[in-house]
Amino acid sequence: MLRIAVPNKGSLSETAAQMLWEAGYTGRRDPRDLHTADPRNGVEFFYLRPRDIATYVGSGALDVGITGRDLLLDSGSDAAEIASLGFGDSTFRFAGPAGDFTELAQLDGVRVATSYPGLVGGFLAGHGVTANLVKLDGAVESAVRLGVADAVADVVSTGSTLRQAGLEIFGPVILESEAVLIGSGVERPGTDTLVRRLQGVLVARQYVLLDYDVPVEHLERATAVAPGFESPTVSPLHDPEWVAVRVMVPRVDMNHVMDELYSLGARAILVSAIHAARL
Ligand SMILES: Nc1ncnc2c1ncn2[C@@H]1O[C@H](COP(=O)(O)OP(=O)(O)OP(=O)(O)O)[C@@H](O)[C@H]1O
Ligand SMILES: O=P(O)(O)OC[C@H]1O[C@H](OP(=O)(O)OP(=O)(O)O)[C@H](O)[C@@H]1O
Ligand SMILES: [Mg+2]
Repeated sequence: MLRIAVPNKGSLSETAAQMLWEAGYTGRRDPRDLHTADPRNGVEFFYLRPRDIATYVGSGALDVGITGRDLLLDSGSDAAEIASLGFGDSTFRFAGPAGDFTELAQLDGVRVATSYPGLVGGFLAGHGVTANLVKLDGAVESAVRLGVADAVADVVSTGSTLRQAGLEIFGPVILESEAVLIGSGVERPGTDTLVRRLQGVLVARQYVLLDYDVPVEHLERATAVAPGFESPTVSPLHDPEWVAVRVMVPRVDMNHVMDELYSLGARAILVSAIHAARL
């Protein structure tokens, strides 16, 4: 059985569980369960702290896992990214009291609070800066106000936590992070199926199916507007001057594409949701 690590708590846990469920796996029923088997799909789930998942996978104790790219890099584990999962996006940034810092070099000899010392230490070393890292478990934005650090390095999503603490972002982006599927490097049977299923969920979330009828003379221009994944499906209609076209379109572009197709002469433009996919 493929042994899969899943976040038990925190920002990534709910979406990770939802994605696995949409991919056809049976997850835990009780949110306090630490382990559950899904023999029908040949997998076992282990519910762990997202920060620890790279350690379990990197050591080979578990085969694959879902965690954040920032947590993977911070861990220094041998685990590697297999696929990105399209959620849990965040940016890792330096911040300090408004006006105090403008560039990275100013962190030399300064106290920087973070919960990600591996990630931040590696980044600073790569840029030739020697700061004194203050390791905290969370809520690092309070460290400056409370006097234990001069600056912080932390996850930024909306930026509202920083603003509330009177801090401003400065310096280069440390990392663009998102939820990722990681593996130990040794590919285990069943990993391919898991990856394809998760990618199917992403496609179903990110794309819609678009059907429309268009006069043959405008077909080339219409398929240029929405070229689809590989090539649009074109079917004859009873009227030989018209054809029916089916194509996948990114959900975010859907209305824009419908407007353009309509103005090209396409009619009966219909959008339907994709419930599952294997591409
Ligand atoms: N506000 C946020 N928005 C998006 N992603 C976030 C946010 N906070 C943390 N993450 C991502 O979630 C992962 C950290 O999850 P984790 O569960 O360890 O921390 P958490 O969500 O802060 O939970 P807690 O601090 O309660 O333990 C990282 O990959 C991080 O980039
Ligand atoms: O940019 P924002 O949208 O404000 O989000 C970023 C904040 O969210 C996370 O904190 P969390 O609530 O997980 O608390 P923690 O710092 O104790 O982990 C993260 O550590 C930042 O503090
Ligand atoms: Mg947190």
